Amino acid sequence: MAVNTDSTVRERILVTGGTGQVGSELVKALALLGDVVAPGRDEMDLANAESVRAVIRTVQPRWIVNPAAYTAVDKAESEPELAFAINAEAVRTIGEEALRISAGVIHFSTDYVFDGTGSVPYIETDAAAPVSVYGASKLAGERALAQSGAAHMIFRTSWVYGARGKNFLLTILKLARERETLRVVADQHGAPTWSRDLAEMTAHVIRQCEDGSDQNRQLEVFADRSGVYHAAGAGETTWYEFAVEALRLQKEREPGQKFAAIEAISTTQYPTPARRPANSRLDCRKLKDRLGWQMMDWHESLRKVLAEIPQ
Ligand SMILES: NC(=O)C1=CN([C@@H]2O[C@H](COP(=O)(O)OP(=O)(O)OC[C@H]3O[C@@H](n4cnc5c(N)ncnc54)[C@H](OP(=O)(O)O)[C@@H]3O)[C@@H](O)[C@H]2O)C=CC1
Ligand SMILES: Cc1cn([C@H]2C[C@H](O)[C@@H](COP(=O)(O)OP(=O)(O)O[C@H]3O[C@@H](C)C(=O)[C@@H](O)[C@H]3O)O2)c(=O)[nH]c1=O
Ligand SMILES: [Mg+2]
Repeated sequence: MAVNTDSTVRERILVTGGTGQVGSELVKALALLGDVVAPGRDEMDLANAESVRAVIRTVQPRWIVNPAAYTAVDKAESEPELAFAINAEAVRTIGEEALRISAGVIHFSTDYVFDGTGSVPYIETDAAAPVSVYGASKLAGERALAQSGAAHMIFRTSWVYGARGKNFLLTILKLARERETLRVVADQHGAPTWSRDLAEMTAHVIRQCEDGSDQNRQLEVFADRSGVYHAAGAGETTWYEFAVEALRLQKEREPGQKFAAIEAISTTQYPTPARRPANSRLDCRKLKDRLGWQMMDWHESLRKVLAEIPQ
């Protein structure tokens, strides 16, 4: 195989889960930085370690960005093996393969690694203690990646949403047109995070490592910054307040439309198979201080996201 030694050659960036909320934004945001390769589930099944290995060996990327995950929080309670295969074992394989080829890994994790006790935002070194299968599988993925020895960054985020995909905002907007009342939990505290903000943050981080460095130095810079970072929307709210604010703004956009009234309820009044943390707040100061990225306030992202949703 001919090896191109031209230093201006565009590096390959492997993005998993390109059909997902964060993945689809990453495919767009990272296209400016390199040749994005985004295999679908049919080409790279994360539940199958061999297919993950094979794709990485073929693509030989400089960066592996892994937003793919098993994200069905309630369903994971009855499918723990599959959740762990995708959220933990695949991440281990990605780490092992990245180490072999000196690729940097950017991975995403969740507020659900915490048990949600306390009422102050969690910092990266706080003890993780997941209360759901999903949270446990994501924590196992974090640990497997750290143990792999690959240069990596893990961005723990929360309550991801955007104008497309499956998320709380789109669910509420839909249900609010169909029903008279909606009941929404008001005792889980956290911050909605825009999928695009995460993608732009990722592009910023890669660009920062690439700026002015040759290829070997890039990975060194990245490796020096290896570790866990909290990356959630700025500010805080509850699911209830988020729903109320979303509908308030949507009413301004659609004055004639009737929307459901929203009733605040407690978590105990909304039984689900998986437990969810009451405190999902993530302190994002490390991201700002070490990587120079300030996440967007959720009020601002909400306005921008609503403006992108076709009426
Ligand atoms: N959504 C949220 O609220 C939050 C998400 N996170 C984390 O952020 C990251 C991005 O989440 P988000 O974008 O919302 O996730 P989505 O659920 O929107 O997307 C998940 C992606 O993973 C892919 N995927 C799932 N299983 C497999 C598999 N076996 N093989 C290949 N691909 C697979 C899906 O592909 P397909 O389209 O084929 O199903 C899809 O592209 C994840 O790591 C998640 O854990 C963290 C906090 C909050
Ligand atoms: C639709 C609906 C949800 N809820 C509650 C359930 C839950 O506590 C909360 C949010 O609902 P969701 O189904 O979006 O919750 P969930 O799927 O748990 O969202 C989580 O997804 C994973 C992937 C993460 O990593 C987390 O950060 C978080 O975003 O709102 C209501 O109270 N009323 C409603 O009508
Ligand atoms: Mg969900």
